[in-house]
Amino acid sequence: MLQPFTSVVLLSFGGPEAPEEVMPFLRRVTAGRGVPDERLAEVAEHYHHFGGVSPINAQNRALVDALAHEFAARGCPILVRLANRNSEPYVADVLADLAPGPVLVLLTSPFQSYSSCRQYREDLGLAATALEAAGTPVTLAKVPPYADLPAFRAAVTRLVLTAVDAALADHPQPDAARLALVSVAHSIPTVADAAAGPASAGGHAYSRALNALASELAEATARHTGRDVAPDLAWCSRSGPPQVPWLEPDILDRLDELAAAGVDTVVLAPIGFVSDHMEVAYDLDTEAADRARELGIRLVRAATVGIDPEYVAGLVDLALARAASARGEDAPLLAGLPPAECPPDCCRSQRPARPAACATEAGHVA
Ligand SMILES: CC1=C(CCC(=O)O)c2cc3nc(cc4[nH]c(cc5[nH]c(cc1n2)c(C)c5CCC(=O)O)c(CCC(=O)O)c4C)C(CCC(=O)O)=C3C
Ligand SMILES: [Fe+2]
Repeated sequence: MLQPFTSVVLLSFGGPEAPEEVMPFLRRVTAGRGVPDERLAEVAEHYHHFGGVSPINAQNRALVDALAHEFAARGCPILVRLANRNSEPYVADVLADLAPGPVLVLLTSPFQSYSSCRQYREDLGLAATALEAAGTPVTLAKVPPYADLPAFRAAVTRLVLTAVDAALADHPQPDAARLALVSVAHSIPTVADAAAGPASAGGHAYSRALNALASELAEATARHTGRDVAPDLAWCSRSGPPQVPWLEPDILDRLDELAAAGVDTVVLAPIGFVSDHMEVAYDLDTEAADRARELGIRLVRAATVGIDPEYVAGLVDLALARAASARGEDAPLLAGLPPAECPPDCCRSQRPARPAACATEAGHVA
């Protein structure tokens, strides 16, 4: 059962679903962020390439339905709603509907960093503060970062091995294939990675978790194929001014290097993305696919976890465990994960600190 929670919110980034929504969405995402106009125009083109529609919202609506079904199938039906930071339904409106809660929040990123965790908590904090001021406070809790959730890792691994099988089956001489497995995640500024996770843990929680998963996938692929498969992690979707260092190598540069080293078959594992976003549709399936074609590389992208049943069941287990811990009961599943509430120094950004929800002490909002 999900007691004490009265609803579950899937909190995501949001995206445009019509051409006229593209620029307002991009302005909202980058407000006060110094992203150059040329970069905005370039990113707008990625969206217009797909009729102004990002796949992200439809994917999240499908996940909301899948979660609601799974909760009901476990005998604990509960209201599950989508909320977004940067497009409708906006998080402030959704929380206003669900107040006083308590509301259990599930972020659509399993990884710790400012952009993938704290920024979401800040937007929750802003909404909660406004509701408090209006005399209709809401109580919030969230599930912990879930990169180490066994069901997530198992689902990712299975989808990668499926792609590996497909790539080799497509090779004219599978035994002669020069195969590489490249895991890919969204790049972030190196200073943001240095500040990722609790400061007491030394930072770099983002790149560490992604490197660990990439290594595990390389091992699984080696076992599955009987080949040597090196751990390999590249990054995509870099933005911001060129003089600011971001995590590297970029996936396009990595493909160049692999081609030069004689690799002819690449499986891309989009491990930084839990569903198909514009980054996956454009940066990987369009740009990286074009580059691979130019280089004569056979490229197969593994599916994102999306609404994979094992993954959905894992998220439901995680929510049930979080509810048990909120009731003061044992929740063994949480033992292998970071705390659900973040310390005040978690994922600090260089921007002025904003109060963030789901924090342990100072900075506590709800
Ligand atoms: C780590 C990370 C995730 C993964 C975690 C998560 O899933 O949240 C993520 C997700 C997403 N990022 C997205 C879109 C954008 N991100 C931008 C900009 C940035 N992202 C950053 C990082 C991340 N971003 C950073 C450090 C910036 C620059 C500074 C800033 O502005 O904070 C910009 C501005 C233009 C540009 O500079 O590219 C856009 C349009 C979409 C929606 C896609 C769709 O519509 O399908 C999604 C899911
Ligand atoms: Fe982003």
